[in-house]
Amino acid sequence: MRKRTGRRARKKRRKREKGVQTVSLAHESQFVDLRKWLKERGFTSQCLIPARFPDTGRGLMTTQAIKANDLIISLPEKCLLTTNTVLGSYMGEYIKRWHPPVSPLLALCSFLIAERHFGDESQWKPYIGALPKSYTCPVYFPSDVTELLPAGLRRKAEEQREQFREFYSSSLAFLRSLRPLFAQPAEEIFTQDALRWAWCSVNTRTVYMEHPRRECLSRDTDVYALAPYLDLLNHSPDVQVEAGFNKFTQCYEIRSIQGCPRFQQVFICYGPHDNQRLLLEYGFVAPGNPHRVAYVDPGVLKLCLKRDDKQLAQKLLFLRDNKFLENLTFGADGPSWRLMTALRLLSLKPEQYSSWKNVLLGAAVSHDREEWCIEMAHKLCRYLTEDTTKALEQLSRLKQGATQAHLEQLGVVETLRREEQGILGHSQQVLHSLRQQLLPCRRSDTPGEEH
Ligand SMILES: C[S@@+](CC[C@H](N)C(=O)[O-])C[C@H]1O[C@@H](n2cnc3c(N)ncnc32)[C@H](O)[C@@H]1O
Repeated sequence: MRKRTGRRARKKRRKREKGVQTVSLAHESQFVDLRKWLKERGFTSQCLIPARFPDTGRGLMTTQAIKANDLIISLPEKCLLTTNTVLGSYMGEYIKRWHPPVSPLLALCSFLIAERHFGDESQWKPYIGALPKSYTCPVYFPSDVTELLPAGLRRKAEEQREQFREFYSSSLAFLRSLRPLFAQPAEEIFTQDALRWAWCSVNTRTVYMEHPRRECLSRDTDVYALAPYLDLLNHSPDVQVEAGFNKFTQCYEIRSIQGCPRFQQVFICYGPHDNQRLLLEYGFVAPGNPHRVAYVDPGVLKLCLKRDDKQLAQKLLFLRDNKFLENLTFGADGPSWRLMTALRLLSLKPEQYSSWKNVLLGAAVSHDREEWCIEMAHKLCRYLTEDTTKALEQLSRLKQGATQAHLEQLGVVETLRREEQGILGHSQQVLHSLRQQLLPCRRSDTPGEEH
């Protein structure tokens, strides 16, 4: 095809490209204020600037090349917001007096909400002002978005909502005890929405930092630190960093293992998480994630199995007791070893049943059982593909007339479903070639046999 080179075409192309460019946010007042505030607390960063990236949204870009083993960022303790900060503040006395003791999580959430409420009067205003106003974690999803999630994740999302509801109702009495600190009724400040925002701020942005146990706080582990500016670093599964609080420098430090070229986004790694976990815990999905998988939920497995196997219930029980009903997946290489092993056990005929232990250890059964497993994996893959297609169709219907917040939530679910569609498509091809490899043997030595 001939390339269009006219003035209008060039202008159009530039406009199109502009939409997908990295934009520096360093001049925006929220970041100017944040950097000034951090400087007063001993932190300066010459080379990391906030920017909006076309693929990941807000993050940090380096203006100088970072070499392997260089420090990416070193944030003085004074800049960190931890339970020490809260206990040393106007809220400390209320926490120390309260019984049963408040959890470290609730202490941090209450402080964030109070500081947000104080607005211009807050010492933490520049930090609070730079926090997201809302999140795309499932606890924010309305039911029509939750319903579009794959079965297992939908259940976990519902559990997360329940866990949050429980957190809110069990926190109400303490939150109301903070009434003397405000001119307004505490109920109007510590609303369910405010707690959800604070809960997601802590869950998606804190770095790991151990604190000694204190009598005035509950026994829940206290490993949180909110780290202004540093918490603008996005996740990439492909990078390696060393992170932790350095007792000698009294700074929270992140060191790059591989380095990062100039004018690129600097990433850290939140952990070797698959996309469902990233969505559940952080509200995003990483396209091309090497840990991406599509899960086979036990409910889907049961649905696809034939009911005429009299030992099915017993086999499912064995699988459950040996923890083989969890983490059954299709991944970048096709069906996982665990999935195929579970299917091998399910494929056993009554006379082969005594070998179930060896099967769970990885032993092959017989040629015709292997064929049965591949057919069953195919069936599961087709079922999940259809489920994904239906969800994507429903998703595009919901997108029409959706609000901005709704669109963002749908966008995250769409990325997850599209990634899983890719995995399942590839798995179908892998299964097809496995089936082809078995065919010549089948013709020569195994008569066709149904379960
Ligand atoms: C520690 S914050 C990182 C900074 C964040 N992007 C911001 O604007 O404040 C973690 C959140 O950033 C987003 N995030 C992190 N890595 C991402 C990525 N690779 N792609 C898209 N969003 C990402 C998610 O919303 C996640 O909950």
